[in-house]
Amino acid sequence: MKLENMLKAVNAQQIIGDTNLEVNGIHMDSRMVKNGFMFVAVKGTQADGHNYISKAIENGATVIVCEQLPVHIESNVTYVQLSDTEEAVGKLATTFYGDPTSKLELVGVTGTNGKTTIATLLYNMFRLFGYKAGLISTVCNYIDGEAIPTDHTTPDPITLNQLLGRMADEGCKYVFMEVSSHSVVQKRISGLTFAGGIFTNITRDHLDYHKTFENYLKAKKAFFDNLPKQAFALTNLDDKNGTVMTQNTKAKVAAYSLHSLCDFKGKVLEDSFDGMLLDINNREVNVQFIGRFNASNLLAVYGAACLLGKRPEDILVKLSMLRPVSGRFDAKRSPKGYTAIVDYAHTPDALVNVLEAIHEVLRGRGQVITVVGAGGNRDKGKRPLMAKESAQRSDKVIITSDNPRFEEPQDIINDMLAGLSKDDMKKVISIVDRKEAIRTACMLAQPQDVILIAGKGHETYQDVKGVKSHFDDKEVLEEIFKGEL
Ligand SMILES: CC(=O)N[C@H]1[C@@H](OP(=O)(O)OP(=O)(O)OC[C@H]2O[C@@H](n3ccc(=O)[nH]c3=O)[C@H](O)[C@@H]2O)O[C@H](CO)[C@@H](O)[C@@H]1O[C@H](C)C(=O)N[C@@H](C)C(=O)N[C@H](CCC(=O)O)C(=O)O
Ligand SMILES: Nc1ncnc2c1ncn2[C@@H]1O[C@H](COP(=O)(O)OP(=O)(O)OP(=O)(O)O)[C@@H](O)[C@H]1O
Ligand SMILES: N[C@H](CCC[C@H](N)C(=O)O)C(=O)O
Ligand SMILES: [Mg+2]
Repeated sequence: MKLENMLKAVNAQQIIGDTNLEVNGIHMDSRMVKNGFMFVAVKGTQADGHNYISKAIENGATVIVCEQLPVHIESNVTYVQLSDTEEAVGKLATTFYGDPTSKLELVGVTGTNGKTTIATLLYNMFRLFGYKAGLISTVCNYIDGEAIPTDHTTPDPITLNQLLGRMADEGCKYVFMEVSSHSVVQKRISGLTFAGGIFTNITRDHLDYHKTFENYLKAKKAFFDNLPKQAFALTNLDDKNGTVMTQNTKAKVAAYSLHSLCDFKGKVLEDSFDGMLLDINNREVNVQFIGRFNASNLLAVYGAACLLGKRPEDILVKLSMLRPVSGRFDAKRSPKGYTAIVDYAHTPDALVNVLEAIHEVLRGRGQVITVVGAGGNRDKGKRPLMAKESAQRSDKVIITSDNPRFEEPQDIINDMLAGLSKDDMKKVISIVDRKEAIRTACMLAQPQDVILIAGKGHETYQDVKGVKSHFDDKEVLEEIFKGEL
């Protein structure tokens, strides 16, 4: 694409060099730059992209977009100076990849918990409706049926726009994506036009990054503040910040709730370990999901599908066909007769929700054994709370490792144990080795009991000191179940 056409997307303060040249690619990482590329220098949390301008030119960059011009100007390179490169990179990338969101309907989901679930269920539902669809999520990205592995919830702006560009080229009509708070602050979504935004809930998480809850809330809210007026903003009235989220948006506001009268009102009529019977806007539907929080997620899915123009009766048929997302309340019955649930709950709030959902269905007919750890190099404040909430809602707790990353596993466990009272401690043991911890839980479990294995859900690795070794909670369980036969 011609540079002069790309530059229409941004407000350049100064341009040095030729703008009538062909740009072959765009990147914000000098190491990924190839011949004829545009390199956008962005100030990050660890490094400053401006320090890599000469590296990018060595790798073939012919256009440099920056906030400060380097001292030495190369004669065969075009320099574009502007005030905010972090904001510009998304706009330039989306222009380069053919403005994909003008060709498809993009719906973003934000909130502390439930993003992957809602985005994935919408993607599955719209494929059931017969559309080509895309998904951008923590677990995996999909261009219709094609899986593209990911290591972010919301990818960097280059990867994101490249994906959206391919989705548009391959005829996807709808794309559902998770919008993490990091991606809003880092403007990874800059330049995209959303057809709708969905808010799930907000509780503490990521305070290592945002520092205060207010900043975290502002990050989520900024997503709604910036939605266009043609879009919908679907919020959860059951969250105490639900109305705050959409109070300054230009978009059409709609709401869902399990308690208050609103556009999309639901109620749990019956529940078991096989599923729930829900009432949604006075129509009954059987779903294959467990737990009130999933009833809330399904209401968001229902609401978004209505706002995208689908008929309520058709949506309910599809809703009843949907299955849980991998590693989200993934329940399996063991040969010994207990139930083991693998779930991605990795915040205090998610643990409360998932344990209460288990108790609602178990109704005291068995014990609950929880295996849980907390990630290293992430919000330390959540650790004691995760242990406390687990202990208060379980008969036994085994505290173990999640992804220790660059921390000592035992230090993380100690941070968790610090949240427990003397009484709580009586039902808690700690085992650093996660496999051993799961084995112990299975050995302790009696028929009718429920084991919750929390924190890693779909993950297929354990990250220890920067090395990701294969580890899969579900595989460990399968191996143990085989031994029980
Ligand atoms: C803290 C954080 O979010 N960091 C993200 C951020 O990186 P950064 O600002 O630290 O980048 P940096 O290392 O300071 O480098 C600055 C610039 O110099 C460039 N550079 C750097 C080195 C070099 O040799 N050449 C070069 O050009 C970099 O490409 C970058 O453009 O921008 C990068 C590109 O978008 C992200 O990949 C990176 O994610 C890191 C790896 C990360 O772990 N992020 C997590 C916390 C995250 O984003 N999580 C959220 C939410 C998860 C959830 O759902 O709960 C997510 O959306 O995944
Ligand atoms: N609506 C909800 N309210 C509270 N907890 C939920 C809700 N939906 C799911 N959970 C819990 O949170 C866990 C994570 O769910 P999910 O992966 O859908 O969230 P997410 O927002 O995508 O998380 P992440 O920020 O890690 O990407 C689930 O395993 C479940 O325990
Ligand atoms: N996207 C979240 C997931 C945490 C999952 C948990 N298994 C961990 O590694 O801490 C994060 O990066 O904080
Ligand atoms: Mg997610």
